[in-house]
Amino acid sequence: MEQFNKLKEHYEKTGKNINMRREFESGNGANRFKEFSVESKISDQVGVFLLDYSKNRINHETLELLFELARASKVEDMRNKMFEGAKINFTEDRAVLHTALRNRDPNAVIKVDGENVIPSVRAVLEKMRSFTERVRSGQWKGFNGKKITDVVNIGIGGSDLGPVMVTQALKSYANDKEMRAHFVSNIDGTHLAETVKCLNAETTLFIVASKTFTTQETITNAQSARQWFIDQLPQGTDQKHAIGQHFVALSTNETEVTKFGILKENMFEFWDWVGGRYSVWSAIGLSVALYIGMDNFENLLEGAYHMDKHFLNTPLEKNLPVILALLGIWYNNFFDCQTHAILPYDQYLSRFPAYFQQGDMESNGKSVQRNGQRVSHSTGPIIWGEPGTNGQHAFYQLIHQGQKIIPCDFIASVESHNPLGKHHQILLSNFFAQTEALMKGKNHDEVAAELKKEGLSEERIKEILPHKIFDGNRPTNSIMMHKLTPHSLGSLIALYEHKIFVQGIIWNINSFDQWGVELGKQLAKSILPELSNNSPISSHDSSTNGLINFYKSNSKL
Ligand SMILES: O=P(O)(O)OC[C@H]1O[C@H](O)[C@H](O)[C@@H](O)[C@@H]1O
Repeated sequence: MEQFNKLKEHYEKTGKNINMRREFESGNGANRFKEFSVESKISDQVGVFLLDYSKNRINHETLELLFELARASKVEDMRNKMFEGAKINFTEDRAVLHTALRNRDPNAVIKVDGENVIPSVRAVLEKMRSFTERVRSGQWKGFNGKKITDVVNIGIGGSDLGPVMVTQALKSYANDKEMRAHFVSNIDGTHLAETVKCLNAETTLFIVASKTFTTQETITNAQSARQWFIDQLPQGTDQKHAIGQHFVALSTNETEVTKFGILKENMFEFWDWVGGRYSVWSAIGLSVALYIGMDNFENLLEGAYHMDKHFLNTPLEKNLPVILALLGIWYNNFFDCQTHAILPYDQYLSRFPAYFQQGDMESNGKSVQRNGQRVSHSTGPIIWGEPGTNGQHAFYQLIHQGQKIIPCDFIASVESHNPLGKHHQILLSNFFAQTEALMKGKNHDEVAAELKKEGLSEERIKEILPHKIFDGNRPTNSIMMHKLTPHSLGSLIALYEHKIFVQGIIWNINSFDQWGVELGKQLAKSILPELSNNSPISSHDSSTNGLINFYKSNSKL
């Protein structure tokens, strides 16, 4: 594409030589923050989001060319198509309508195959509300009349990561004395065994969350959970009735749900146009609603809705997801950066990077263009991260002085739910200091002066000086919001979802399928029966045979 070539030229001529510190110290440096930041009021309830992207290796020309690229890639057109319900996930012949799940417009009409999906979306939300209220108030009772105090969500991938991340993020809106949320995802029996260890069957509700209801891990975990539950029942208990009180399902597959033994009325429905990694807004959010209440869950939806409106209605130059996407492309495709770190300075957001590992890597980890040809450019980055300040004491060394450029997003709130004396100011001082340090670095002369001041000998200075130099010029975005609330979290998640969308459009890939997870699943299915006895096998390559035969000859099969 012509715009890619223009950017390449700009990168070679100017871009790769941009030094941020020089830019900040130049005549126009004082304006740099103003020119390269956006303060956007998302809504009254969400408040303002500040995106400071001035600590990036960009100038005005870079941005102009990047916005040109977005326009030429028809980002706006594709965005509108997604919101309208066009089947942009063409490899699965599906619409992509997680935005319909959180649409709060009372008059909204969004059609898939000629049918307005909004009434069914709202009916499920109503069902979730009524169920949530009954469970939380104690009106819904366990098999022997006790109130539910623990919910266990059994799911994996998109049917796990969203609820895990959001319940963690909004913990301050929950009351753990009344209701606790647990999550079982791994097929490793340890996950279920360790979770149920301290649970009481009388007061535990299991939520089996699976879009397809055929996922091996989830169905096996759910079967074992049901067995555990049955084993706890006092003799003479009506099992069917007890299971009805303690097992509900979140799925698109009614046939499989009822086959499992969950009553139809205990199934919360969603639809094939909700991608797994975008499903926290659907019935998949039931564990969230049970934990923090339906009002808070709907506030999360509303927050996302307001970010959707921002994405839809704001010119590209001020559009937060678009800006984040374009900066990502700048590093991914021109600086050849392989990874991108998400670093929330907020303990509540500790699972946010893991959540967007699936959100981003399952969406944009693709090598084939929409027209079926292989891509010739790099696509989705490796996403990783941990909350600050923990990361600072672990992997920031490499971000500061390693040989790789790692673009980072720093995320923080002005106000903390738990200010505890000076904790929040200390946290924020680190948040501010890190991006400054990464941008500025510390040059030869600065290190030399420091060491001299410490009174070190010339010889010692010579020896250690090179190790203490920071090159700087390491790119970061800073995202600040007022406080982490259901509203602002909803907006923050939607911000990243739309960033991923924009990048996928520019890379011309389908961000909404996930064929890459299938091959491993297929092979595991064919290996499973081979593990049932200890006779050696030879049906695979020598490595796989060797591994399987090692297991067989050493296990008690
Ligand atoms: O919700 P389920 O149908 O059980 O799917 C759970 C997960 O499994 C699959 O392997 C996909 O890669 C994920 O996108 C999905 O979220």
